[in-house]
Amino acid sequence: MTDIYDALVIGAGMAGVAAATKTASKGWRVGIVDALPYGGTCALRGCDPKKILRRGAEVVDAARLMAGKGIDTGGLSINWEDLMKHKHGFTDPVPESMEQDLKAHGVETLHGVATFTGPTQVDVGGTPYEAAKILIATGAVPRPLGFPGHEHVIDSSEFLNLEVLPPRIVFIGGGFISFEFAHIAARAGSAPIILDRGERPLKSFDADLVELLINRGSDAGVEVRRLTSVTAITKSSSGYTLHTDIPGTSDTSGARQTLQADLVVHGAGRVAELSRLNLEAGQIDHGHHGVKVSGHLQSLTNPAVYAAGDAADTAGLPLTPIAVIEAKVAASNMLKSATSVPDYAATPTAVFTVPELVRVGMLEHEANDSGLNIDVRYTDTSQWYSNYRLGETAGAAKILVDRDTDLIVGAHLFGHGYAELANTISLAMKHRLTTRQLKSTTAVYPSTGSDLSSML
Ligand SMILES: Cc1cc2nc3c(=O)[nH]c(=O)nc-3n(C[C@H](O)[C@H](O)[C@H](O)COP(=O)(O)OP(=O)(O)OC[C@H]3O[C@@H](n4cnc5c(N)ncnc54)[C@H](O)[C@@H]3O)c2cc1C
Ligand SMILES: NC(=O)c1ccc[n+]([C@@H]2O[C@H](COP(=O)([O-])OP(=O)(O)OC[C@H]3O[C@@H](n4cnc5c(N)ncnc54)[C@H](O)[C@@H]3O)[C@@H](O)[C@H]2O)c1
Repeated sequence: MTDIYDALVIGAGMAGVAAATKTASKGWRVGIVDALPYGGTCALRGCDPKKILRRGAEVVDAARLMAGKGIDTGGLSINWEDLMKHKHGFTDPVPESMEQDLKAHGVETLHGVATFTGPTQVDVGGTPYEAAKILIATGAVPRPLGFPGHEHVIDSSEFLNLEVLPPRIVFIGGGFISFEFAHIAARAGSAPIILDRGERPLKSFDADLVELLINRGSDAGVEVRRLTSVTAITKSSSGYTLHTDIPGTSDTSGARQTLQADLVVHGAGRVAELSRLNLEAGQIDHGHHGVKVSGHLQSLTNPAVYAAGDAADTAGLPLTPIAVIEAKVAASNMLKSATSVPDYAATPTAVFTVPELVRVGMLEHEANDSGLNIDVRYTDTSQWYSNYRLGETAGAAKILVDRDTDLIVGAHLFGHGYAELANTISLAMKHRLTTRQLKSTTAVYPSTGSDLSSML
């Protein structure tokens, strides 16, 4: 007999769990299904384990900055095996505790691959289910790489489970994943190289601050090669050979180069994971960026279906807080047959390198193109007390202020602890606090927060 739900949620990551809990708390009969152990990307294969490994890198980097300043770094190193155990101490209990929590909220938990068999019908491992509303929250997977030898490339999940970190690691793509992982690997004793096909890695971040990050990373052992596309990977007796193309310019002809690696890691972008859903049977329109939805997250072609998080084609970035916001809005709209839309304003985002690179709001060129009268407040913070104290010699802030309203429209920060500053700036932007109001707020001194006033 077919089980009938008020709502069936496909995917037990941040989006799916948030939506299932919310709809069940309103008395709906809710089922949730995942093909993998519960927890999704962020908790098991992304943000959280990544930042635990990054802690090892932070400690090593912090000690090295203090070498000759009272800290003896002789013998300092990361024990990768122990750091991994520390990570597993967090990740291993997640699936069980998450599933128990869902059950405690009255959600029925299912396991297996979900496949649509009709507009409101879903099959899980041969068992048919029917639901009045279905939320697709299936996340994203690494973008397929088309070149010969792509099967030798490991993905971010595999990197976060490596038992041994080899010396020569090449990252394909100059985005979030490659930079974060390369910064960890360098402090753990490897020699990482990031290859990006474009001229400018981390394109969605401030170009000036990205250059500072690349220079700081270089001092720590992270090499970045631009305009370099991988055309093939072959296995060799001592690891892998990467064949790359470097395009010519008006002055130079193109070049082909090879480089050797013990490990090649995918950091070339992610795409919505819709491959196993059989969306055609559900009459659900979709594209490369995910399930096509209206502003209120309802499928454009099947009114019973909603989508949220990395699997949804929305204006929201593929980030955890966005997945959660979208899931809550989708759940609320399903519950009330409403059409509220997610508020993406002033979403802060950080690349967790050491130190981190942060963005809130518009880039400088976007602010200029928008026709606003922008005051660009750039500060080199490298010599500030807060950096001196750490032995750090890199840091900067670029804050874009609308001269007419005194409101911040964009903020770009590179430095230790600046992700927390971005939270304050995001709050100010969302609630329309002027820089004058922000400067009149008293911060603990000395603290990273007390730097904000001077940055403004
Ligand atoms: C290495 C890495 C680091 C990251 N770091 C950060 C960070 O620091 N900060 C940040 O904000 N974001 C970060 N992100 C992005 C963040 O993890 C995602 O935006 C977020 O996890 C998306 O959540 P979601 O619920 O949409 O999808 P997911 O968490 O991916 O959950 C989707 C679930 O659906 C399941 N599924 C898929 N298809 C099916 C099917 N047909 N049937 C059943 N189940 C299915 C999957 O098994 C998965 O468990 C990172 C991502 C990666 C890869
Ligand atoms: N701290 C965080 O919030 C965080 C961390 C990791 C991942 N994420 C999320 O996961 C998503 C995916 O991360 P990502 O780092 O894989 O992608 P990304 O979109 O950040 O960067 C991909 C990069 O790879 C380059 N590229 C693509 N194909 C290439 C090729 N064949 N050869 C060389 N370069 C190539 C692109 O030009 C781009 O610079 C991010 O967009 C982000 O939303 C977030």
